[in-house]
Amino acid sequence: MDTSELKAASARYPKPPDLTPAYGTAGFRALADLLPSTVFRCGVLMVARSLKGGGNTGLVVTASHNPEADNGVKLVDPSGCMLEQAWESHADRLAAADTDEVVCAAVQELFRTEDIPYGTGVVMVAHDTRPSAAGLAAAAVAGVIALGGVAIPCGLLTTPQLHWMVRQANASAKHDEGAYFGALADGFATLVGRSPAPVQAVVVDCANGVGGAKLRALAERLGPQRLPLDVRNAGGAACSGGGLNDRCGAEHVQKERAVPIGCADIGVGGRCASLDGDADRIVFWTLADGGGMTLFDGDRIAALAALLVRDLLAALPADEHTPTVGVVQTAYANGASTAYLAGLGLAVVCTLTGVKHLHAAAEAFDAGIYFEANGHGTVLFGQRLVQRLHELPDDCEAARDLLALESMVNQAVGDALSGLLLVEAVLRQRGWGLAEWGALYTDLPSRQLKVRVRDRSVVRTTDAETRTVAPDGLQQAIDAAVQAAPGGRAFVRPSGTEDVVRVYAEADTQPAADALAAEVMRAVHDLAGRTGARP
Ligand SMILES: CC(=O)N[C@H]1[C@@H](OP(=O)(O)O)O[C@H](CO)[C@@H](O)[C@@H]1O
Ligand SMILES: [Mg+2]
Repeated sequence: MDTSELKAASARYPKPPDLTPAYGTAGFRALADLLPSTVFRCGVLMVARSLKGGGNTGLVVTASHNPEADNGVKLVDPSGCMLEQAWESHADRLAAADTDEVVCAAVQELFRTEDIPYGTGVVMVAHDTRPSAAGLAAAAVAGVIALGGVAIPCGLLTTPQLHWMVRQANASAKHDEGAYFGALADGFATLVGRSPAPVQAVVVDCANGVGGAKLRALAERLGPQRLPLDVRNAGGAACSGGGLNDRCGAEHVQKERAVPIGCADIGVGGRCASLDGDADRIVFWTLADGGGMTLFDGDRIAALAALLVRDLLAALPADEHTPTVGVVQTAYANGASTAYLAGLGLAVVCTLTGVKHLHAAAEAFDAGIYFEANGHGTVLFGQRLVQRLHELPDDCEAARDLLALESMVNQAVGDALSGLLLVEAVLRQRGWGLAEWGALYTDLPSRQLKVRVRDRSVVRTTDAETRTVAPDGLQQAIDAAVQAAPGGRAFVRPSGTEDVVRVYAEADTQPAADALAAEVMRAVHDLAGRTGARP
């Protein structure tokens, strides 16, 4: 393999000497200024992945919910899903190479160990709205070209749009943006076909990110009669003064339980939703009587999806194979949601944090519903079920609705825009408002906190991240704190997207959940390498 071109191109994207990037929960993330070498090398990697997988791959420059000064890269496999986990170590090795020679050696080693055929790989490259995004996307394209690949510049897209486009392209299906909006809008139109028109617009806070412009385009496609949307924090000149993810967006609303900026005029009971910075997450919220916010998180979206799928499958004509339905969550799922879903008679599975884990677990079912509590998720339909639905007669309404759902709900990855339509379709079909949705179950009071430590990797976990095995004494301290809290549950894990250790606590009352989270946070601070004053 002649690597002279690669070496010369790599020299134009030198790695900062102290940087050792790590592929985290959803790809690489760091301060944008540090990232050109990482993104260039990801471009190289995705050519190799394209050659290995025999189809287009994808690369989107985004740091999702992180602050505007950060950036990152998410990588898309030929299936349209996230990069196969076995390749994360290849990504790490390439990103960490200290010299251009080591970059070339790592690429040669990759081709050898993975037995990759030579040829022209194709990588679809997109980016979000960060000021650093276009420059980093150019670095990715340079990486693709350096390995003799073809880069298809896709411009400004949400992360799920790019995943969808890669999946469609490799199925030789229409994969332009118009086809994407058409799939979502047409699926929604079918699902709400006979349901009465909405009485209330949905206010959508778009985190001042890429979701703003894309949601406006979707809203136009849907038409205000079908779904009136009031798009806020859409970024650009008309935004409310905040930057990307700054006091707005799904992460802010879910973690801080605080009303986003630009939404101060919302009255009690208004139906609101918030997207995150790359529009792969959505949570709903409303203002409660007497102040405070009521959050409708990913767990609640999963509950609506589960009801819809369960009822539609039950309405299909009997078949010798009864379709399996499962719901996949993480340890962050509220305990009350897990109990509710199990009570519906559905299989409920708990995986590690990160959509790559949930997606893989959901694929084990004919209909697999997965949502992280933060609102990242989708509903997957297995091939066998989809084929059967196509074979059923046209007048089978349940089959028609399930196929509409399969088209509307992104099959490649969690997607805030399809999540919005999913919730609205189920509420509309059932004639429900937020009150009925909220009444499905009562959340256990919970609290999430972050602790900064010197090196978050000293915290190691087991049992789907619900227990720690290091540092010494931490789990015992958590156990003691949990025992003292009525109805207590708590766990900690190092974040894979931010330089923090995350703390989660649940208890019978909000003060008890807050106290438990604070107690566990102090234990992390004391035992996992303190920085700063004791919290
Ligand atoms: C508690 C939490 O919300 N964690 C998020 C967050 O990962 P961390 O590894 O916890 O930073 O970002 C991921 C990517 O968006 C998302 O998949 C995950 O659920
Ligand atoms: Mg995101």
